[in-house]
Amino acid sequence: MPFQKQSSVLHKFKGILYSTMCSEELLKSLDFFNAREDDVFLVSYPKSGTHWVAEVIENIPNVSMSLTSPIELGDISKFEELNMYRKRRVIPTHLSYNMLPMNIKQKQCKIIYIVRNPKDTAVSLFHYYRDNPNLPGIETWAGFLELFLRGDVVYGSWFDHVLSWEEHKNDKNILIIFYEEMKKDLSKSIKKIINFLGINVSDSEINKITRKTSFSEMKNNAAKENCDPNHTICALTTNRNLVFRKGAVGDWINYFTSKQKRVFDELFTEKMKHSELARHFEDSS
Ligand SMILES: Nc1ncnc2c1ncn2[C@@H]1O[C@H](COP(=O)(O)OS(=O)(=O)O)[C@@H](OP(=O)(O)O)[C@H]1O
Repeated sequence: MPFQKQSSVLHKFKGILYSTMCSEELLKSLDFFNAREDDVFLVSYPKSGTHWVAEVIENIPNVSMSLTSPIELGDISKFEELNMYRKRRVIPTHLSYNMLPMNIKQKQCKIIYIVRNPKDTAVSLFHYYRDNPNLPGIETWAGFLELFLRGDVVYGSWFDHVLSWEEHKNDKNILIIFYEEMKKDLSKSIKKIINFLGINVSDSEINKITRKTSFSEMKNNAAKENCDPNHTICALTTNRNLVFRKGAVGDWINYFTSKQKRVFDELFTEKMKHSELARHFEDSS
């Protein structure tokens, strides 16, 4: 059923586009955010696998952690809501390093930064824009790709976002996880996450988490009518059926023309010329 798209659902703050869910008032007040030393932040550029890593953490047995709603969502009263959590908080956000509240940096909170091949990220975001009534209307893939390359999409340029985090890749409180590595060997990535969080989990439990966080399992759970409100996907999004689309590496090949690939690759080479993270995408791009 076609839906009516709203016309002005995005606004700019410090040169970056945000949806109205992430108000100017909230963005201005981020530096008053009160972090706890044991908070864990799940950070990513949109469509990079936030829900996936959140689900991994949610499935760690006997762990006293609660996934919260994203810090940049909604109005400032969300901060008060976050104060109510008693357990160790796991807080998702799509903010770039520069926009992250100072308090989180000062307290050296643990941060998991998830990165995904930018071509697949662009395709995933294209679908999200097209199907999400809370984002502006998009006519064509070609038109969207131009916006993506200019950084005229929510949370700005993929390149700037990733580079802002790459500068801190050696900080001991930051773990960088790649979507493609999760696809290749999920158990290995789960072990990395668990070690980073300082939690002991047996191999058989890791196998269980691996099974429960497969794409098909997560997609089927999200499609259920009566979604458990304590479940990751319900906590993170009201549009849960839009999140699980294909869950694949290399789907970009079905969208990019050879000219679009060349333009993309040229920009990638220029922007990422000093980036070590860029090497991780050689196999998938
Ligand atoms: N378990 C699992 N396995 C593989 N892939 C998965 C999984 N869970 C989520 N996904 C895919 O991640 C994409 C959504 O990313 P995010 O969760 O970061 O989206 S959001 O920005 O928070 O809305 C989106 O990618 P696309 O399918 O390419 O659109 C999801 O399908």
